[in-house]
Amino acid sequence: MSFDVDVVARRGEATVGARFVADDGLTVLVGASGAGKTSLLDMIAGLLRPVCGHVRVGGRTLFDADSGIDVPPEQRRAGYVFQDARLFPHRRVQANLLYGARDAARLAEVAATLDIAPLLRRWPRTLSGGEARRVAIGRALLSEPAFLLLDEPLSSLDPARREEAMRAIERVRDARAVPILMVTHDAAEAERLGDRVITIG
Ligand SMILES: Nc1ncnc2c1ncn2[C@@H]1O[C@H](COP(=O)(O)OP(=O)(O)OP(=O)(O)O)[C@@H](O)[C@H]1O
Repeated sequence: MSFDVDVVARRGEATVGARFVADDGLTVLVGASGAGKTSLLDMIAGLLRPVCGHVRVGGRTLFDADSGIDVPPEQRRAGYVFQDARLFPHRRVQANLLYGARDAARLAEVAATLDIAPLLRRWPRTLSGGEARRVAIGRALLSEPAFLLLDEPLSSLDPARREEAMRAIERVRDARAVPILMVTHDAAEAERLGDRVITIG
């Protein structure tokens, strides 16, 4: 089982949470705006502490309220791609990709998979939204994560960029190297990319 999650957290006035198990491949998470999708990714990454429950990924317990386990975020090895790409503006694309990389020798391979090889010398501010997202996914992959969390990686892209980004995610998915949890609002995207769809809220 790749993801085994059963969590609840409080966010201001709201209580958010989810319970699901998911196998390898790409699991899509859908739910209304405010349902708690980002909060759920934050709990899996270790950025938001659940009030109860557990988080297990690939058989490893990352959080368990009953036994007091709470692995710190940097030891969870999540490749988290946030809604905004959050590249370092003062580093070129290549330096962004290599930030936190565990195996720099994989740079060319990852850049080819995501079709970003021509962008390596560019500054983040010169990238389109789709290019920046692909670089953010590449940076996450080069950190050799145990799992990938993608928060709406395709939102607000025009159709051409969306198609490019979708193909890049398909290639990562089909390589089967890491389980992926991806949030989307788009039913067609969920259908095309997801091995399964989980609805929360
Ligand atoms: N820092 C915060 N303080 C208080 N409430 C918060 C905070 N962050 C989120 N919330 C609330 O928690 C709930 C879940 O938010 P979250 O961002 O996880 O939802 P979401 O499903 O990802 O939404 P969207 O699809 O709009 O991105 C919402 O009701 C939101 O208003």
